[in-house]
Amino acid sequence: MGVEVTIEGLTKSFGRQNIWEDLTLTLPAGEVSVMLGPSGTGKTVFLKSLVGLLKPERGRVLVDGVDMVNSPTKDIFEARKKFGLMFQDGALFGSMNLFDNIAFPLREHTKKKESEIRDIVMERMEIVGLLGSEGKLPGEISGGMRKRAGLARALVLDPEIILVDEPDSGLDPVRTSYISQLMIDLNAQIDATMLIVTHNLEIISTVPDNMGMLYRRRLVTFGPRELLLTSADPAVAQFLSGSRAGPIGMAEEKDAATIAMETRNGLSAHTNKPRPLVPQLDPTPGMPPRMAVLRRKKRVSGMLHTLPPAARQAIEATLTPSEAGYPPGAPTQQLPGVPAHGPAPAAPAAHHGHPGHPGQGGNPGGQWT
Ligand SMILES: Nc1ncnc2c1ncn2[C@@H]1O[C@H](COP(=O)(O)OP(=O)(O)OP(=O)(O)O)[C@@H](O)[C@H]1O
Repeated sequence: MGVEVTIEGLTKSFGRQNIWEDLTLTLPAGEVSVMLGPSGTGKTVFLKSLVGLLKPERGRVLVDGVDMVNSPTKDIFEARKKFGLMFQDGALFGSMNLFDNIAFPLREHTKKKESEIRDIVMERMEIVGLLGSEGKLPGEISGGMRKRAGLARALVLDPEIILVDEPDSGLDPVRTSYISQLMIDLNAQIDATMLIVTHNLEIISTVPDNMGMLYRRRLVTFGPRELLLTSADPAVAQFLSGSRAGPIGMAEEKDAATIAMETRNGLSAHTNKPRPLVPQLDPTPGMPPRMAVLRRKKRVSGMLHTLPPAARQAIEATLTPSEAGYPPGAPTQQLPGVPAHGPAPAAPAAHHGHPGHPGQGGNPGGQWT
């Protein structure tokens, strides 16, 4: 099973440009998480920081006891072997055929015999549906095939954590559906911890167990998928409805005068309604069941009372009363400073990073939205 990844107080700048600060969240072991955010909010920088390819100035990323930010280089290098990375374009070597591209990490990092390498490569190519294309060059195949080849290469070292950067970029809606299904099937087969960066609304609504969003150099929130999918936060609601109305502008956040003018012209963020929740994808028939689903049910049922009513109801609808641990509709726990029918409470600071706790965003306002 995959390992959990605990991120504490992570802050990254390039020179005077602060990309994000104080990111605190935990990727639950073996579950699929998605990180959203408008273009340029530093999602790729975040992925690279998790694996130690970029060095944040502050904070920690803990993977099996190794801090991927502050540990000695040799420890980071060793821990990096737990990760499989799939970058946007597959990052394949143009002069190597797919077999050699996918075999590359095995030849580079292990002493396996060629016969063993062949078995592993062919098995991973089968998982991503590329059997028969071993001899093709990256330039001879479609963008979707290149992505799947990049994914196969990310899988050859049996990663416990898989980071995937925009698996849908450049793909048509049909191929995106296949990629969505592939992510779920992959999780069912290898039970790895997965983090996907995407803007794609289909992937967002059908794939992840958990979701977070980066915006204005902060983590708006991170928690069960239902928390974001039902969120009334203006930036989250705008992003998930793909609307022009709201605080997110073309190149940057809008100022108050622009929002007021848009509202006068009928472009109001109040029209951004949460999209109807659709069921999460199941593994393809014949695949093993996804153990993450069972683990997550247990985890989220323990945090239901801390969630806003809409998120809680959406989760309850997927649980039996005994799984929920109390009758549906029981009152949300009221904590100091939180209105009875308002947003559910933020995480106590002491719980930073606990996988069973929803309070893993920067959530500077101190409330779930
Ligand atoms: N090595 C680097 N040196 C300097 N600035 C960088 C570097 N890498 C990224 N940046 C800057 O960090 C910011 C965030 O980039 P990043 O690619 O992480 O955004 P993103 O959220 O993944 O965007 P998109 O959704 O468009 O892919 C950008 O302004 C980018 O120019």
